[in-house]
Amino acid sequence: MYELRDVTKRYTRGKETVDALDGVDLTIGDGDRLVIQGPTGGGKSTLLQMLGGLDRPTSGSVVFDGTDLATLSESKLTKVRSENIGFVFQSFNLIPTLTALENVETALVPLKVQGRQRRERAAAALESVGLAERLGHLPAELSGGQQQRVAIARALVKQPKVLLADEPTGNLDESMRDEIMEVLESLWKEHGLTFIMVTHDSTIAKRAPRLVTIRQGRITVQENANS
Ligand SMILES: Nc1ncnc2c1ncn2[C@@H]1O[C@H](COP(=O)(O)OP(=O)(O)OP(=O)(O)O)[C@@H](O)[C@H]1O
Repeated sequence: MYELRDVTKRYTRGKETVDALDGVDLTIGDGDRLVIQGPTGGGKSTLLQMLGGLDRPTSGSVVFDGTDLATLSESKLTKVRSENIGFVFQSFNLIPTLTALENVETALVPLKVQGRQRRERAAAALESVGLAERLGHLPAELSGGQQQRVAIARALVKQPKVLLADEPTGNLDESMRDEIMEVLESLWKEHGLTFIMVTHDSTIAKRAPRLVTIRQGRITVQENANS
C-alpha cells in the first residue's frame, strides 16, 4: 500500500531549518494497523501529512498503491485523497451549523454521490458508529465522544482504503477514549482498512501490532507479537 523511501521534510523559517522528517523509509501493507508515537516536535504529524497527501516531502518518494504522491499534481492528489483516505483529527473539525447527518454527507460531495443515496449512506455510517438516534443533532448538542464518532463516520462513509487519525482521543476523557478506540478497532477489523494513528497515549501504543517511534525526524519500527 505505502512505500516511503528516503523521505525528508525540511522547514525553513528565516535562518533556521528543521528536518521534521530525516531520511524516513517505511513500508505499510494493506490492512496494517500502525501507531506512530514520539516526543512533541518529533515529526509525527508531518509523517501523517505525507501519508495523507496533505503535504509533499522536500525529497524522497511517498508511493501509495503505485503512485508517487510527492510528484502528483494538486488536482490528482485531491482526487486520491477524497477517494481513498479518511482523516480523523483531535479537534473533531465538524461544521457547527450542519447536523450530524449533513456533516457526514459532506464527505460524499466530492465523489458526486447525490440526493437520497447520499443521505442513506451517511445514515448507515452513523448507525455503524452507534449514532442512529442522533442524525438530526448539531455538533453542540452532542458529547465529545459522540462528535468524534460523527467525525469517524464522515471519514469512513466514502469507504476509504486508509484511515489516518491524529490523536483521535486527545480531547476525550478516559472512558470516552476507550469507547472511541473500540469503535476504531472494530471498524478496522470489519472493513479491512489500513489504519494509521498518531498518539501520545502509551496504553494505546502498547496495543498496536506495529509501533513507529519518531524522534527528530528519524523512525524506529517495533513489531508487537502479542497484539
Ligand atoms: N509549517 C511548519 N513550519 C515550520 N516548522 C514546522 C512546521 N510544521 C512543523 N514544523 C516543525 O517540524 C518539527 C516536527 O513537527 P510535527 O508537528 O510533525 O511534530 P509532532 O511530533 O507531531 O509534534 P506534537 O506531538 O507536538 O504534535 C517541529 O520541530 C516543528 O516545529
